[in-house]
Amino acid sequence: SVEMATLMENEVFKAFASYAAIVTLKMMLMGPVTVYFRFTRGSFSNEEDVAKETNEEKKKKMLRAHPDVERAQRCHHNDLENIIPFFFIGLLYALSGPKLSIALIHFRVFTASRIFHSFAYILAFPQPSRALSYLLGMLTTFSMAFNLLITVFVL
Ligand SMILES: N[C@@H](CCC(=O)N[C@@H](CS)C(=O)NCC(=O)O)C(=O)O
Repeated sequence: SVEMATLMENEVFKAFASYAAIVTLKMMLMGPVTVYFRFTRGSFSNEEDVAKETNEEKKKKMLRAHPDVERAQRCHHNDLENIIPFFFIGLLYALSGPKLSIALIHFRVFTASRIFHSFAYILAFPQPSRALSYLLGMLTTFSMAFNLLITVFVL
């Protein structure tokens, strides 16, 4: 539509769309990462997933949880807790008319911190690396929320 095309001519909105797509795809990638660990570690969670295995003893082992699979799931879960809020706050912030340079700092810092967080989680970097990347992402979203609210606050 004309409105959508006009919005996509807005530099801040284009930047938001770009970084939002990157972090959403990064989050979606945690699914395939979990599948990779399921197959390489031989750890499944449903009876039908191991139906081909005829040896009952092996079947039982394949239905046991594996720490690497659970780690990938926690990483995916943490992305949901942080990237969904970034999407909603970031969208509203982008529409509130911020300066492009300031908006870009927010989008880039958030994206970099979440990419780092995934590496820190999956590869088990020593703490506080993961905690700090989580905190930085969180602060970025809070800063966008604060800027949004001081611009558009109506109760
Ligand atoms: N739901 C999170 C809330 C706090 C949080 O997100 N902490 C960061 C930095 S320590 C984290 O990576 N938590 C690990 C996780 O969510 O599995 C938790 O249970 O830890």
